[in-house]
Amino acid sequence: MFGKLFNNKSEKQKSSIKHPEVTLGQSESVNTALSASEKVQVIEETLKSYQSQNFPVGVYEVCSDIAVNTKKANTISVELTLPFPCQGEINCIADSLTERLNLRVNIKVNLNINAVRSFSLNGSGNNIKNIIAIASGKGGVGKSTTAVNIAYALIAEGAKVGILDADIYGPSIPTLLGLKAAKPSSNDGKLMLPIEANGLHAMSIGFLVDESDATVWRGPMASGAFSQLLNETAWPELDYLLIDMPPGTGDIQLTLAQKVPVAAAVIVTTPQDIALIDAAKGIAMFDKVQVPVLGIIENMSYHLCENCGHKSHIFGEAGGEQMAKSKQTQLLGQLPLDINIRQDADFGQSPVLENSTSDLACLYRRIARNITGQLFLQLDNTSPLTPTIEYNN
Ligand SMILES: Nc1ncnc2c1ncn2[C@@H]1O[C@H](COP(=O)(O)OP(=O)(O)OP(=O)(O)O)[C@@H](O)[C@H]1O
Repeated sequence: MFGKLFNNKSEKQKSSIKHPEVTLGQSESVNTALSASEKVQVIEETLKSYQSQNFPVGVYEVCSDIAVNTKKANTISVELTLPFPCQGEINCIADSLTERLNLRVNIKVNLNINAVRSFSLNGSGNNIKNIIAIASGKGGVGKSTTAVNIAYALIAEGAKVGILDADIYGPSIPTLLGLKAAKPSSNDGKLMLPIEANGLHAMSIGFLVDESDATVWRGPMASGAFSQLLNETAWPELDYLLIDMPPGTGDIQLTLAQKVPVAAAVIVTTPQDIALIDAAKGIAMFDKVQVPVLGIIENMSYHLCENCGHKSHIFGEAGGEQMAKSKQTQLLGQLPLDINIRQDADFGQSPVLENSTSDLACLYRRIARNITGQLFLQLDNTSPLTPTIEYNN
């Protein structure tokens, strides 16, 4: 069944895909007329026919394992192994199956995430599978806030995540994590342990030196400090390390994009013309160093009036969407200008931590899935859509 979908892969890659196995439990009587095997068939067909931005060829085609347990009356438990975090989206499929079959369907996603790019870092850098740069051409568009919320959203979707603050001159990650006074320790006197905040592993120059000390550093010193942070941190096993890039597209940004084995980049912008011009420069910078851009996040896209629900496009409308089209990249999502996002950021909180199923959390979680889904679809050699890619280092 995989033949037609994997026809752009080598035989070796094809054979590394495990054929899904459907393990059936005892068939029990349940409160519908369907037999257990008919229910399993409905589940299988739904997983095959479901399509979305991240599952353009269905869920079934990218599963490496499926196990269905029908032993319990009134509940079917399904376990899937998928190549990118997507529990939130799969929960929606489970809800629609629950309605259709008239009994509870739970689907648990196990992750088998690949590194899309091979690289070697010092220390425990090799524990990191994929490094994703979160960048913006212009400062103040909400890049750091978005990066932190996406990191928490990825954790809510089931991934192991770290964040590295590359803004040596103006580190904001310690504030956004509510850990301004935290200081990293070391077990071996060589590598620093990252600071952990609600399951997120973080490192920032802000944990090590006073802000006023770092602001006087010159370019090479700043990029040297960044390399040290990346290489001399005892990173635990991470599926994704997000790098909060410094704003702009100057020499420092270019050096970072070149020096760090970044798998891909994401551009954060507001819909305002001035931010979009700089976002285009950001895309051009990553093109120059052959780092694929997965897409654009439009932050502060609109404001919803709390009283009447009117949507106003304070910074202009659909600029990010048009830019994504003109640059032939994806619009990964749109986020509102929302007082809760600002307040949470100021207090080291996140809408995703407060309530992982709130409207705001769902927006961040959808963007997180889109980022990692696109990373898989565009760059993972086991994906049915990825052409063979080569990095020229
Ligand atoms: N969607 C949003 N709604 C409301 N406020 C937001 C939103 N996104 C970010 N902010 C606020 O905007 C300000 C700038 O955000 P942030 O520091 O994340 O921007 P930045 O692009 O990383 O800036 P710089 O690159 O200059 O450090 C902060 O006060 C933050 O709380």
